[in-house]
Amino acid sequence: MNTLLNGLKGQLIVSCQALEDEPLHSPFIMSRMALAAEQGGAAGIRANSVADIAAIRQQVALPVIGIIKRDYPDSEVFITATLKEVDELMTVAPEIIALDATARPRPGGQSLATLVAQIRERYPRLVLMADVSTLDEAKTAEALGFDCVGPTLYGYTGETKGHKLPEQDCRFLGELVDAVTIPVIAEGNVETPELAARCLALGAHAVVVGGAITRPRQITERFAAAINAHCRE
Ligand SMILES: CC(=O)N[C@H](C=O)[C@@H](O)[C@H](O)[C@H](O)COP(=O)(O)O
Repeated sequence: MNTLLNGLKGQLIVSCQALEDEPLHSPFIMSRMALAAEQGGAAGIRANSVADIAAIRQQVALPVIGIIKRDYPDSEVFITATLKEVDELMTVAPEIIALDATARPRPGGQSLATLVAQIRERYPRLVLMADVSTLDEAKTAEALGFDCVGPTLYGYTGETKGHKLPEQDCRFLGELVDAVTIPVIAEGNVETPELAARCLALGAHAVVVGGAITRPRQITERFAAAINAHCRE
């Protein structure tokens, strides 16, 4: 197995992301989030945009899973959708780049296979993570030579809408672990430390936790909802 991925085995990766419509949108704030994550025991950071990754690099020495979220008019694919985003990311050289590897049509009608071939030719040593939503997509990603795979988009595509990774004791994660031989990095709605540990027990190689650690608005909403539900009883 790749040395970098080997170093992440059994570890926590913290996703530090805040989009333009979020109150913490700021490379400086994301860099401090990453520092807090490092001090708290994270072994890696997942981050969106060149600006955020550049700022994070100033604060922490942890490996970074880099992505660029960008909307395209002709496609629902938005996580590192084309070679353009990969080229941009490589200006700050994240150790891993994650790409949307769903079966949905890609911008310009490009196939995932063509994109992966282009990336491999230009950046042969780059570690690639496939963000998928189904078992078939995970198997395709493995066949295309991705180094690792995550259920990042489970519940976020038309086909999987309404689902969440934690449902039925993370059944989908277990199936994913059985379906491929490359490392599976659990990601998406891992909302508690217990759930993160459960993902590893189910065979995940590592766990990415985002909102439960780095999105205070989302955390507040969960507390507020629980308190409101209690008041209605
Ligand atoms: C679907 C999508 O756009 N996921 C994004 C992928 O990078 C992020 O917005 C998530 O925060 C990340 O996957 C971690 O997940 P969670 O924040 O649920 O722990």
